[in-house]
Amino acid sequence: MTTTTPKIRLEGVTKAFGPKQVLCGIDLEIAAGESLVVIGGSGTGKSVLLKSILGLIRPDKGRILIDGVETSRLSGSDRVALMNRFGMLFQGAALFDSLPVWENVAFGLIQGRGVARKAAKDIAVSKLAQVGLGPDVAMLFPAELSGGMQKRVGLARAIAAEPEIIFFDEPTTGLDPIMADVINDLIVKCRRDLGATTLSITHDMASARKIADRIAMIYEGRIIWADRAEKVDDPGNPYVDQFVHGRADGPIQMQVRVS
Ligand SMILES: Nc1ncnc2c1ncn2[C@@H]1O[C@H](COP(=O)(O)OP(=O)(O)OP(=O)(O)O)[C@@H](O)[C@H]1O
Repeated sequence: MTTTTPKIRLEGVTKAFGPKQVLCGIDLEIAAGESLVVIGGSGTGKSVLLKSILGLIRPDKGRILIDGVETSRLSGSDRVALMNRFGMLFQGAALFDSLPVWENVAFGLIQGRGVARKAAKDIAVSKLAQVGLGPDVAMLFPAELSGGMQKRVGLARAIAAEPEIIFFDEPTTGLDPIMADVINDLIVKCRRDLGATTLSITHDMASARKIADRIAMIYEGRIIWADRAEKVDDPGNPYVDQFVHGRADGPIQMQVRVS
């Protein structure tokens, strides 16, 4: 029997902030080339999970393995080398306002990899083309772009260094449904072109259905369900069923404080 090492594997990852236990033992595997989407309600720990894998948060317990190598305690140049293998599309695109679009896309190439500015600009323009933005956009500043265009620029930046692993943090938040679908299509296309492994977090079910091979749901600090994306509409789990269909009634009780 052959066993394949998962690209990303989390074993019993826990994280608390003071008395608040956010992650209570996360076990998760993402195969090489797979697109996994983690869904879950607000404040359930999706961002903390993502930041833990990125090394921005140090888990209290557990292991995070990339290609079978434990990474959660890396620091210094080892951490930087690991980060260079990642691409990231942040919620809200997180562009530098003072830099033109091309320099935003090329930032990691110039600063992180020492690519010469001229070569980096050429790469940036070609990555912008991949996300449907012409060379004229390269010289604009982020403030001159619509939210959808900013997301495209963020996506171009995420793929600029052709990373093996890409993280998408709420990639469609704040976009109208049509632009959200355009971004979803681009995510699928870019991932296929690169053959990258991707982990996305979202509460947008349309996005999850479109970009996921597999969907996992986080609830009360644990992965309570994970299966192929097409199973999500008939998950056989009342928590997932309630979340996916957006029902107020069900086992998930929202804490609504009225003051
Ligand atoms: N640095 C921190 N210090 C203290 N508490 C934190 C910190 N980061 C996150 N938390 C807490 O951890 C919990 C989970 O937060 P997280 O941002 O991961 O939720 P989320 O599932 O991504 O939510 P949303 O979908 O609303 O973005 C929240 O209660 C939050 O207040």
